[in-house]
Amino acid sequence: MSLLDVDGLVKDFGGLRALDDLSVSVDRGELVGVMGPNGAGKSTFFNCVSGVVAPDAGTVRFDGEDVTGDAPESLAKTGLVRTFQRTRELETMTVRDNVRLAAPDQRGERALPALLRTSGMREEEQAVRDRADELIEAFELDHLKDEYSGALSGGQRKLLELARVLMLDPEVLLLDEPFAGVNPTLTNEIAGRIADLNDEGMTVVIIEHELETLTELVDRLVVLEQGSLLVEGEPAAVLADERVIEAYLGE
Ligand SMILES: Nc1ncnc2c1ncn2[C@@H]1O[C@H](COP(=O)(O)OP(=O)(O)OP(=O)(O)O)[C@@H](O)[C@H]1O
Repeated sequence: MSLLDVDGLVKDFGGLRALDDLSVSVDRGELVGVMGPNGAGKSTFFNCVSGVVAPDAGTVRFDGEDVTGDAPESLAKTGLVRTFQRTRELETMTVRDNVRLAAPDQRGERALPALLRTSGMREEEQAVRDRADELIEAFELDHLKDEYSGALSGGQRKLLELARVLMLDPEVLLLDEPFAGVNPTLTNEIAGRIADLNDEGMTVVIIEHELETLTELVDRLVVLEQGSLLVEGEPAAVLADERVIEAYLGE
């Protein structure tokens, strides 16, 4: 059984069908790339899978459970986590606080005055701080940890976004254009981090326009066109496929 199973998704925006009977499955441990011309439905696919918009028809199954239309926060708690094309950190907060704040806070305990917190709560808070520091170091953001996030470059923001979503301990990570606006050096670094996460067992699905990096990174490519699956398979074969070449030429 696939870890993520999307079946017959349909999404209409007014008279426009953004997803048209789209079915895609992702196995546990896979690293999958999603490509397709502008407007093919890639973001809408992520939005429907991650609960940002509800599909008009079709189902999303995660680890065997029907999670169609579940809210993003509830999906994140079960291990399905996504990033957005535009990163969502708070610009007037430091890098370190942004990473710490991304941790799930199920009991709302941070609202309690320090004196009322139990030792268990304080231990949890320490664990969050330790994990945040670990991720900041792993993503080589250590020298920037006290900077306001608004001062970071596009690539550094993408690294910060990755560190933030990893605080949620995802089982499946959906990455929306992780290399957009990122210089070649940081692109390689981010690609390396994604490969490491996948080597450690995380299932990763990436939407990306930067096809050179994408095809080197992934095990399988899924190509969308006009809201439907056009072709999927091993990267080199997909890129050589006449239907894919035609879809991109017609863009
Ligand atoms: N909220 C919305 N309201 C109206 N139309 C929308 C909305 N979101 C997406 N669309 C339309 O649905 C179609 C698919 O859009 P989507 O953003 O999913 O494509 P995409 O493959 O991600 O494109 P791009 O590569 O340009 O980001 C497009 O025609 C788009 O204009």
